[in-house]
Amino acid sequence: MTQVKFDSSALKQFVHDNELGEMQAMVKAADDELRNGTGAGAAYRDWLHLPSEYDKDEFERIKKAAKKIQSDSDILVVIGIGGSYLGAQMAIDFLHNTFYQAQSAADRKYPLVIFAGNSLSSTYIHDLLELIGDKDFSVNVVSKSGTTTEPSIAFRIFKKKLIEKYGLEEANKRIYATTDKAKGALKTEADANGYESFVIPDGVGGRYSVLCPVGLLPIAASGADIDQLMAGAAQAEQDYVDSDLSKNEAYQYAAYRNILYRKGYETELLENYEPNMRMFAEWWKQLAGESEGKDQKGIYPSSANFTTDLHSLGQYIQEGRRFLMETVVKLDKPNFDVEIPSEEDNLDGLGYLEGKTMDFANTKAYEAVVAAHTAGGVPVMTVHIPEENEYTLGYLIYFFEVAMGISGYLNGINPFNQPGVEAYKTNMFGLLGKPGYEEVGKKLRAEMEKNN
Ligand SMILES: O=P(O)(O)OC[C@H]1O[C@H](O)[C@H](O)[C@@H](O)[C@@H]1O
Repeated sequence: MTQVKFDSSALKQFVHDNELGEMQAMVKAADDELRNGTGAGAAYRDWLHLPSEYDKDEFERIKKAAKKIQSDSDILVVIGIGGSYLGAQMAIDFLHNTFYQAQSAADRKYPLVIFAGNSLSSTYIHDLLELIGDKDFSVNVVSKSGTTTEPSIAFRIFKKKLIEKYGLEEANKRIYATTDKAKGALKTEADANGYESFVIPDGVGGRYSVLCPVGLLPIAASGADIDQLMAGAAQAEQDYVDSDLSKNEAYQYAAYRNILYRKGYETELLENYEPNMRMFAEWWKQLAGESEGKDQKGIYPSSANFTTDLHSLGQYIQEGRRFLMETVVKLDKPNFDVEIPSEEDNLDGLGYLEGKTMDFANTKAYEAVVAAHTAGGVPVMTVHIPEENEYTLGYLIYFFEVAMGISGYLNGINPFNQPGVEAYKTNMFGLLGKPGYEEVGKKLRAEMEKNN
C-alpha cells in the first residue's frame, strides 16, 4: 500500500491544468536519464536499487554490531558531516520519543546516539566529552571520502578518549568505521587498526546514503527496526517506476516544483507540524540543495516548523516578497493523540475545544494555513504520511530521493555531483596550513591584509 499521498489540489490558482501535461515529455526524458544512465552523473545512481539490492551479509553484520553496541555502550558517538550524519539523525528523531535524549537509560532501553564532527565548534565537543564522562561508549566514524576535516578532527578526539578509558586493544573494538571499500585515510586507518568496517557503495553519494550502512548502523543501534525501514523503501522503489505522470506521485512533485520554479517561485520551504521532523527538513535540504543548486540555477531549499514558525516566519510567508513555495510533510495520524481537557470555569475561553484532541487542532491549523497562504499567493503542496514508523519513513525517504533525481534532470543539471563544496575547503586548507595548499594560503592572507 502506498505510504505517501501527494496532494497538489491547492495549486489550482498557480498552475493551469495543461501545464502538468506539458511536462510529461520532459519527465519521460528525465526518467530515461535516471533509469538508463544516459544523464550526467550516471555513476551515482546506485541508491535507486539500494532497498532491494543491498548486501545482505553486511546487513546482518550491521545488526550484530548494533547489538554489541547496545550491550556494551551507554552512548554511541556517530562522527560524520553532511550525508554522513543527516539521514541517521533525522531517522532517529522521527522514530523515537521526542525526549529520548533526556530519558533515563532504563526508560530508553537502548544507547543514546549522539552526533559529532558536523561542526568545528569546540564548545560542542567539550560538552559532549563532559556528557560521556565515565560512561561506556563506542564510536561510529562515517566518511565516504575518509578525509573530511570536521569528522577527522572529532575522530582524533574521541579515539583518544576511548584509548585512555579502555586501552588500545579494546578501543579498537569499540570503533566502527563506515567508509569507502578501498580508498581514503579512514579506510587505511581502519585496516591498520582492525576496526569493524562497513562499506559505502561507490555509486551512492553522501546525500543518498541513509539506506546504506551510513544510516543503518546508527539507526539500528538506537533500537529502531531497519528491516521495516528497508521494506518501506523497497515498496516505494516498486511504486515509483512509472514514467507516466498521472501514475507517479513522486514524479508529479518533481514536475510541479519545476513548473513553479520557472514562474519565479525560487525558494521551497519544507514544512512540518511535528517537532520530531525538524531534522527531516535538514536531511531534505542537503538532498535538494546539493543536487540542484549548480550552474547558477536551482530552487533554494529552506524549511519552516509549524505551528511554531507561524508566529515568526508566518508574517513573511503570508505577505512578504512573493517567491516562496511550500511543501508540507503532514503526518495524518500521530502515534499518540492527547485530549484537550475540560475546565468548569472556562476562563481561558477554550471550552469549544473540550473533548477534541491536540491533533484535531493541529490538522485544522494546517488546513487554515494552506487556505491563508494560497490566498496570499504562496503555492502549497502536501506530502501526506499515514503514521510515524520505520516502514513509512523508508517509503518517504525514497519518495524524495527519486523526486530529486528527476527534478535535477528536469532543470538540466547533474543531480549527483557537488563541485561547489570544494571552494571553501581549498581556502580553509590554505589558511590552516595543510601541505600542498601553501600558495592558496599566501594569496588569501595577502588579500585579507589588503582589505583590512
Ligand atoms: O562522507 P564524507 O566524504 O566525509 O563527506 C561528507 C559531506 O561533505 C562533503 O563536503 C559533501 O558536500 C557532502 O555531500 C558529504 O555528504
